[in-house]
Amino acid sequence: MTIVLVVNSGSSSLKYQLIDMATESTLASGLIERIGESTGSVRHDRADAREEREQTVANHDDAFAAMLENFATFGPTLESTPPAAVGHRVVQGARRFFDATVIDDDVERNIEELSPLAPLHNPANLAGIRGARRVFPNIPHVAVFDTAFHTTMSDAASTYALNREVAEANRVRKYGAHGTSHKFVSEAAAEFLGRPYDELRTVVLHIGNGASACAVDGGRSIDTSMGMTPLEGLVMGTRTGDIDPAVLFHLHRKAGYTVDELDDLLNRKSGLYGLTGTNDVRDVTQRAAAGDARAQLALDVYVHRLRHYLGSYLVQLGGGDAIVFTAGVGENSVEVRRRTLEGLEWLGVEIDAERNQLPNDGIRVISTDASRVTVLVVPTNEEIEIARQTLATTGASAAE
Ligand SMILES: Nc1ncnc2c1ncn2[C@@H]1O[C@H](COP(=O)(O)OP(=O)(O)O)[C@@H](O)[C@H]1O
Ligand SMILES: CC(=O)OP(=O)(O)O
Ligand SMILES: [Mg+2]
Repeated sequence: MTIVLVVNSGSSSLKYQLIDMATESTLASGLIERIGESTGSVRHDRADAREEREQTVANHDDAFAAMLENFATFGPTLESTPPAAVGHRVVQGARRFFDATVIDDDVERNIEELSPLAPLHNPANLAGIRGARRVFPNIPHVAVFDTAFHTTMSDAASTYALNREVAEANRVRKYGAHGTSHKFVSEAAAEFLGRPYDELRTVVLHIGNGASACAVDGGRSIDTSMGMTPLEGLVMGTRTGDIDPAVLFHLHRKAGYTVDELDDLLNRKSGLYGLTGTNDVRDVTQRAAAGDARAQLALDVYVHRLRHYLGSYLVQLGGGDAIVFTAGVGENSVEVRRRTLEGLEWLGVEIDAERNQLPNDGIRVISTDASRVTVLVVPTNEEIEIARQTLATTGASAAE
């Protein structure tokens, strides 16, 4: 049995999975949320039981300790099912890491060095890497980069029309994120449809708390909505997505905001949260249905931006074979999917109202049989993809 432990540290969460690679079955998984806030939550799942508790988790080091405690207390213990390798999600690899990479001190330093290009994510990823390397010093640790899938983007797609010298001196360009998910779901969609991956033109809408769109042309990312950092693009739970950069000058000059305050405002106090007071699409949808005008506007803005990118990417791809919805919102929100694709029959996109209501228990088609473009919901599983790449990178076999 070859076991891989996957650590996915987000900006305010830590997700983990212990996976038996022979069958790709999850032996245990967990989620530690609201890190750094006054009340956090800790969850640990095994096949037959769920443990859940409220617990204040001050930082990612404490979150990592909570994960170890969960394994020790609720099992399976990491002594009884020792991992052969640990796979780490790292958001920013820039133009330094094109593939999953075995972590040594030098790689760790490089990930740290790239932190300014993903300030909410790379430091959290590093805390997980350091914690895990301390606990498991004798097994390989592999970094799987969100940006790797997007390194196929052309210069036309990834260059900002910013002064060239300034951009080059500061490594300013579009790197994208969520690539592990975009790859996993676009590949799964091709397989499900029985079509060769290298022929399919797909627009993926990964809509979770963080959200991004991606145009996948024959298995290659040709454009994506996140930019130098995961702030650009779609409207997110707490992030603005696209905004006129002059808004920042204005807020600084007229209202005295400092750079750090602007960073906090755009990354943590905006998006759905900034528009309505909650970052959760379930709450926003309920409030909108009950007549709350702010929630209605927030959903309008949210969907407007999704359609903006969908249209753009269908043009970049020269037409689309498939549109894939994934992540928390994409997999669960019947309304966001319906509204995103409303009135697109002229484009060959025809959603089936009943199929759109099917429960989220696996990959499914939600377009009509007559729809020229096939619309699918594909549950993402970044952890499985990270585990696969981790194993491939270490050269170990799944059944050892
Ligand atoms: N049933 C649902 N209907 C609508 N939105 C949902 C539902 N369940 C979860 N979500 C949304 O999914 C989000 C979390 O998505 P997820 O992909 O787990 O995000 P992340 O990985 O960025 O933390 C929640 O904030 C919520 O907005
Ligand atoms: C890159 C990013 O935004 O990740 P997440 O959706 O996990 O916050
Ligand atoms: Mg996510």
